[in-house]
Amino acid sequence: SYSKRSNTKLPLGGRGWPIVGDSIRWYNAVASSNPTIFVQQQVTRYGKIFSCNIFGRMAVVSADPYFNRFVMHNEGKLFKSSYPKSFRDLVGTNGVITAQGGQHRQLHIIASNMMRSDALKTCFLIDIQLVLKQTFTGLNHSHTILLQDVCRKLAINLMVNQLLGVSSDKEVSEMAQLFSDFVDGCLSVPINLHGFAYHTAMNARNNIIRKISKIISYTRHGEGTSSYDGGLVGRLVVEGSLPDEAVADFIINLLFAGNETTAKTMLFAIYFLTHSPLAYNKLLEEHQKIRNRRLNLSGEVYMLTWEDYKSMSYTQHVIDETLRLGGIAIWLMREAIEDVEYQDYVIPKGSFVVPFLSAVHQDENFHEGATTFNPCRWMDPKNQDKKNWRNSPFYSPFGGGSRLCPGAELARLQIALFLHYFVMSYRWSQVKEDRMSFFPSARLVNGFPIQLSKIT
Ligand code: HEM
Repeated sequence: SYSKRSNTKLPLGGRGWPIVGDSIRWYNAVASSNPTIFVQQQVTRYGKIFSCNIFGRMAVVSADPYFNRFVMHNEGKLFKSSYPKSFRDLVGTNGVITAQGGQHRQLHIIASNMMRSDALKTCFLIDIQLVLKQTFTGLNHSHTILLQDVCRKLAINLMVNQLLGVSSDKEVSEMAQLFSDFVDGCLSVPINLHGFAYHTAMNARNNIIRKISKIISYTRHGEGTSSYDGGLVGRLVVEGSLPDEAVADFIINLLFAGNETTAKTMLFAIYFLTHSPLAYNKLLEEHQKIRNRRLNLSGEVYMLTWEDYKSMSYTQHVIDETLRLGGIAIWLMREAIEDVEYQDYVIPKGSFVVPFLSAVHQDENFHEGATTFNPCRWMDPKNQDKKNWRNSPFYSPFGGGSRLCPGAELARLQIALFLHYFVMSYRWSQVKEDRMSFFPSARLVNGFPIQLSKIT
């Protein structure tokens, strides 16, 4: 092993195989349906905080809720977020994800303000529904569809609409293609040569920046046209919270952080519901009630209100349970800024530190019947403290501390509205077996082929 606790106090761990270390075992675990397996094995052997060797780096991985919280809450002091250079080049160095220190704090506050709940009520609630309705209208329900692709397209359309305020069809599909190329590149091998996804993504990045500059200049010169209302970019410019040259990176960061996460949570929610008729029926019942009430008040073509959203309590449990079990951000990536002492460990400066959130979410000691999809657990009085995803050490799908996801409330709103319109519009049946994988990002390996039938 790496160390004996009495000598260096490094968390215990194995070196893995020569040269590649534990990278292959790590890869096999994240590519499997159960990425926590590798972690659980190491935990049994070495304890909840253990060391290993991944990607050629000394890593400290943690399935310990308190250590995870310690790492998240000491962001910028003892730890900093750590991404490969290729990724930083792609998402930009002036965005909230890669920024550090004072610059990070400023960007994080702007992002949080942009997505506060009063903004959700006034700016996002109706727009999200318009995009949902439009995307569903285009669905072909005579053939099998891949729900994974639908959710992805939906999430991209939502982003184009909300970040850029673009509304003309041509413009939306052009931007959607650029966004899609960009997101693919973020999850690919970083080879910047023609024909590789990373290269295509770099080009997409440059084109997105050009578009954003155009929107900035429209907004600046008061040339709002029918095809732009400026979206978040417009609001940033009007409020003057950021210099123009920082707006593009800011937006591209939101795009990366918010796209796959939301799309995959929507997809996984439907996946889990498909396999859990009990939960599906309860969810359906909640949405039927809301819809009936809305129909009585507003007639056939209705829009859900903030009160409707606030009444979706079971839906919120479904979202929490989906995030617990299908955790999209399964781990965080940090680096120790200095030698860090924690209990009787010392984590050497420069170590890669990985709070493995989903290992905690799937730990039987904290979540009874941890492998079962059971939204009702969130109603249990003894789980009330865990429901607090901003602070609970046992349930933190949106991270915590100064990098707590600023888009969490927006994501929850989007997912809840998606579930409403999906379950109220369609019945579906799964056409082919499928399973989760978490590499290169969370997904269902067969794309979740389903047959839809419209509810009339
Ligand atoms: C279900 C959907 C989502 C999940 C599970 C999720 C999860 C997370 C997590 C775990 C972090 C912390 C990363 C870290 O500490 O290293 C994070 C950060 C972030 N998220 Fe989300 N997110 C979601 C949706 C969104 C959406 C819709 C947006 C915006 C449109 C967004 C924007 C961000 C940004 C900008 C950060 C970086 C914050 C910072 O570093 O200060 N996220 N998200």
